[in-house]
Amino acid sequence: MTTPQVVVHRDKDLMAQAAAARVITKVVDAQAARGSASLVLTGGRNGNALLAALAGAPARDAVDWSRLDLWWGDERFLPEGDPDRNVTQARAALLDAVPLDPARVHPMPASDGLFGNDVDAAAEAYAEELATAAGPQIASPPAGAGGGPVPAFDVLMLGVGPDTHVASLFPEHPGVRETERTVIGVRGAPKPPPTRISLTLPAIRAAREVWLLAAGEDKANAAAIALSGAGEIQAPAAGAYGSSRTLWLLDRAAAAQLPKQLYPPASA
Ligand SMILES: O=C(O)[C@H](O)[C@@H](O)[C@H](O)[C@H](O)COP(=O)(O)O
Repeated sequence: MTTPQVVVHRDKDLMAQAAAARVITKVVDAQAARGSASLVLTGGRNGNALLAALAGAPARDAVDWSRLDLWWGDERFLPEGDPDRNVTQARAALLDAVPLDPARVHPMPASDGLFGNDVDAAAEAYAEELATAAGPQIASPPAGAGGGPVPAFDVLMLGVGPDTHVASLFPEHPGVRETERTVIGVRGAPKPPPTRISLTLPAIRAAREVWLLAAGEDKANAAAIALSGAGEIQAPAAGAYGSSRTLWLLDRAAAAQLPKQLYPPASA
C-alpha cells in the first residue's frame, strides 16, 4: 500500500487545471519511457472538469493521442449514447476533440449492446478485454488481494462520493468486498442509476498511480474519513491506492476536515 499524498488547490477550477497539467506530464513521460500510455477515466463532475481542462490546455498537443489507451473505472449501465453514460460525457468533454486511436478507447458495455441487459455478462466481457490488454505485462495484484490480470495502468483517476464511494464501489455493498474478479456488475447503487459496471479494488490497485479527485464541502467528511485510517468496506476510497503512488487532489473546501498533519498549504 502506498501512503497517500495530499495536494490542496484553491478551488475546483484550479484543481481541474492542475490535474490536467499532471495528466499531460504523466502521459508524455510514459510514452517516452514505454512507447504508449494508459489512463483510466472516472465519471462524475470532477473527472469531467479535468477532461474539459485537458481539452483547453495549451500543452495538450504534447501528448501523442494515438498512443494512449483509455479505460473506465466505472460506467452507468444505460443505452449507448445516453447522456448520463460516463463515456458520452467524456466524449463531449475531450475525446471527440483529440486524435485518439478508436481501437485504444475501451468504453464499458452499454445496456443495449452485445450483452443486452445482462450486466454481469457485460462486466465479464470487460474483464476479458482488460486481461487481453494486460498481455505479457501482467500487473501483479497486491498479495492477498486476488484479482485477474489487468494492465498496469499509468494513471487511474477516481471521483470520490460524499459517502466515500469510488468508481461504483459503495460502502458496505458486495462490490467493495470483491477479491477475485476485476470487474463486476453492480445493482442497487445508492447513486443513480442503480445498475452499473465497476472495476473492483484489486483491479484499481494494479494501477501504477491512483489519483482521487474531490472538490466541495460535501466531500470534506469523506476525505477526512478515508484519509484517517478507515477500513475499505466502510470507506471504499480508503482502499484505492496505486502500486507506486496514491494522490488525493482536493480543493480547500474538500480538505477542510482533514487532520492537521495531512493538510498541506493550498496552492495559490
Ligand atoms: O459514474 C459515477 O457516478 C462515478 O464514477 C462516481 O464514482 C463519481 O466519480 C463520484 O460519485 C464523484 O462524482 P462527482 O465528481 O460528480 O462528485
